[in-house]
Amino acid sequence: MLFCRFWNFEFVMGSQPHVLVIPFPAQGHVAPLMKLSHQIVDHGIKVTFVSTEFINARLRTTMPMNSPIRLVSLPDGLEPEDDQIDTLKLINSFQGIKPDHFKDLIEKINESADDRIICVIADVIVAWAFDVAEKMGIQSVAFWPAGPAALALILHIPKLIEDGIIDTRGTPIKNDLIWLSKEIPAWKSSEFPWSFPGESWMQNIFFQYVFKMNHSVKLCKWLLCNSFYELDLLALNLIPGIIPVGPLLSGNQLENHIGSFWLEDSTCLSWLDKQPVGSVIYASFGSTSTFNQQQFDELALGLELTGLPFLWVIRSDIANEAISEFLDGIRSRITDNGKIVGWAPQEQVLAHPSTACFISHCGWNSTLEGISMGVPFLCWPYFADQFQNKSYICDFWKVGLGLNPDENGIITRQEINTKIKTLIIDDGIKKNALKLKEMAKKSVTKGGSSFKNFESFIEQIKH
Ligand SMILES: O=c1ccn([C@@H]2O[C@H](COP(=O)(O)OP(=O)(O)O[C@H]3O[C@H](CO)[C@@H](O)[C@H](O)[C@H]3O)[C@@H](O)[C@H]2O)c(=O)[nH]1
Repeated sequence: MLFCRFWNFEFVMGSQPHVLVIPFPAQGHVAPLMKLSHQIVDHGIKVTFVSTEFINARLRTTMPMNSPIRLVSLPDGLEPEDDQIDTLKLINSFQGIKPDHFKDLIEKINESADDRIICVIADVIVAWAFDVAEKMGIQSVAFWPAGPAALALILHIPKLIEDGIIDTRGTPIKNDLIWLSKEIPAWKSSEFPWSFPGESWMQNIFFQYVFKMNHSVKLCKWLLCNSFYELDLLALNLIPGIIPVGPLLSGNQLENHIGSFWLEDSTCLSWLDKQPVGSVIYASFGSTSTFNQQQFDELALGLELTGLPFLWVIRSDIANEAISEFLDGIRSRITDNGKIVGWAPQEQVLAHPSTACFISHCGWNSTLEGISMGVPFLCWPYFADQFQNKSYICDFWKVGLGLNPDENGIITRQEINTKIKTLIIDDGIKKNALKLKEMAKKSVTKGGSSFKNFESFIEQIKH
């Protein structure tokens, strides 16, 4: 049977407008689309969130029972796993999804005249969703979860191939710096948004996805992104018709469990309450970054060297046996000075008065969340758009400092210690961070640029 999970779906009668939202199956993509979905629901529109079976199962474990978002899954052929999230498996399973299943889902919902889908909102990477919507005569909305500069470069791929800068697999042929505009940070050819250093299989898969985004952007009626004009007007200006509606934040929505794959350990909030104001180093590296043992050791020892309290997120899927043993050793030493959790309520941690700085991999969601809370960054990017986000943070917005790994990706404990100490006493960086925080807040407050964009978008899809 095609729709093995459709029985989970309640077809509620009523004349409420109804949209289907479909993310790419990765945490950094699901979370912002879930936040967007909540905002849409708040405007009286019904939202059905369509994900793979695996992601659907994860979301059901972390979302409250009374969530206004309906979850529906498409078959992905994966067995549910405990706490292990294998990114490659997720991406492969997504390639196995049949667009016909999505089409059948829409047809099934549309059987009820009062429940018809008014539009499909899809991650711009999910190219087939735009084909299906177009064939069915349904208007579509593309959503880009990362920074506008990365999207501008991706939409430039055909020209990069034509100019012989990259080959058709996305591999750089020339080592030039790419300037899409002289006013925004240049791209290094080793740091394109589809770059996964040392993991060419990942790069190949990802490049094929992003290459198809040019097609999606042509088919969609609206192109939304998680940014705001005041943050990055110059990059936004490079993308015709883009509508920034960010920063998308959980805010007060539903105890903040907005689209997490892991359960949040909220004990870190009471721990933060006990720390002095502006004293805590928060270290968190998103949903996919991994460490080797040496990187891990240096970070742990660097944090210890600072003598400052720290809160460190170590996901269960990166704590292998060797790391677990090391962690036990650290835990017994750090006692009250540090706390390690598997997954934190990140927005609340960043907003907490005790938090002084954020050691981050510079994923776009973490970048926007740190900016929205006015927290200075210590940047440790790993792959994809994170390098460019680091350039923005350190050189363009000047709200952080970068770490400099050696050729093996190792950052020494001494560098970590010194940079943290420099960062937390840098008044210029703190001032810039607070200025951006104010701008971010203004943009989503009544009358602000993203607020108006979102309201206008909602009005348009309703009519
Ligand atoms: O303990 C934690 C750690 C993270 N988060 C949340 O998880 C999300 C992580 O997103 P992001 O910071 O963007 O990191 P990734 O999960 O690594 O995101 C992927 O997707 C992003 C958007 O496309 C890209 O910018 C990144 O490079 C890519 O790795 C954020 O909303 C965080 O608030 C938590 O809630 N608790």
